[in-house]
Amino acid sequence: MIMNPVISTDQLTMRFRGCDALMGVDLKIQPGTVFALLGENGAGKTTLIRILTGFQKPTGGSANVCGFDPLKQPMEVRRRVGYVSDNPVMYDWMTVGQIGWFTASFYPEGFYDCYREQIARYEIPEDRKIRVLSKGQRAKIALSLSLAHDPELLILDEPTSGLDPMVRREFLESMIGRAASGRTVFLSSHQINEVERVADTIGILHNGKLQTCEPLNDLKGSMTELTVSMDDSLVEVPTLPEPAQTLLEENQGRQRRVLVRHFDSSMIPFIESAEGVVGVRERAMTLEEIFIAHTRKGFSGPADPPPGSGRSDGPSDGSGDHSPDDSKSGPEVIATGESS
Ligand SMILES: Nc1ncnc2c1ncn2[C@@H]1O[C@H](COP(=O)(O)OP(=O)(O)OP(=O)(O)O)[C@@H](O)[C@H]1O
Repeated sequence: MIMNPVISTDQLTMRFRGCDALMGVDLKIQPGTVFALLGENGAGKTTLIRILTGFQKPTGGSANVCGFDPLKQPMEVRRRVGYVSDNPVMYDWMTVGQIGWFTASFYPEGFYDCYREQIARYEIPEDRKIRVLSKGQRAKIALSLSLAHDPELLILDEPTSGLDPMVRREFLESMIGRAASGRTVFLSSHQINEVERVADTIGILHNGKLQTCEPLNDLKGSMTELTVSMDDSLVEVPTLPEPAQTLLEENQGRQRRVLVRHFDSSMIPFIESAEGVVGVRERAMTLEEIFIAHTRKGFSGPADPPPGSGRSDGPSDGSGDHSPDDSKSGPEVIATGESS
């Protein structure tokens, strides 16, 4: 059954003075998924979330959240979405109970009871003032407020920062339960290992461009790291036959680290037959390694551009087009020959 995406964006662009925070982001998130948006500091994650929740007007493109335009119908969106920002602002002078009671007035019946259940689980006294709460307790209050109306879509910007390990684990596991019941969870996070345990779909944002957005298993299953040993550092690794796509090559002395998408072990004899190649080792990549690779200078971008996408700066153009200030340090990077 084909379902309408809970979130879809079309060429979403956000240009601040002197900064392109988002550049043509095309995103589709299906209901019942835990989607994790990964990106370095300043990649554009919070900007994207602010647009999706109607707090920021994009300079280009469009977004649809739960069937509504967040810009034109922000209240419809907020009714269906639970949102916790990376820096939740709350009325400090209220008590834990009062803030729940106050927020409940914006939502249908049942909100306050759900909220109280949640904070009781977190063992936070209702008469405690918000301003005296610890960072983690504030995070728990913000989460409880965002969950109390059982939203269709939960958007969390760095949800686990400030939570202790037990609560983090319990909370993330509860996200899997939400997705299983048909709700959708959108997490923005730096905690790649944590995300890997719960997310079923991964988006990687780099310098405002969506480098990839696909199921975690497909992403991990399609990426291979090859270590090619050569008798001379100038030896060329032969162009691999389709469907393999070389995404990044890095020189490490007489070894070449090659990241390949859709590699097949049957291609190893082909590489080994090239002049100067001494041996080839292949291994699967962790999500963290895949993430780092997607943010490296020289990475040639998503392998499978969407049909009809002819943009040179789009999220899936495969061009490896990086801004001039993209100058991450690292080993020497060699052009892959895959970029158009
Ligand atoms: N109001 C603004 N005016 C100017 N530039 C902005 C504004 N908001 C964000 N930016 C810039 O947009 C870029 C993306 O910022 P954003 O906060 O979306 O990044 P992020 O991925 O959430 O980063 P982090 O992981 O550090 O929170 C940054 O370069 C930031 O400086």
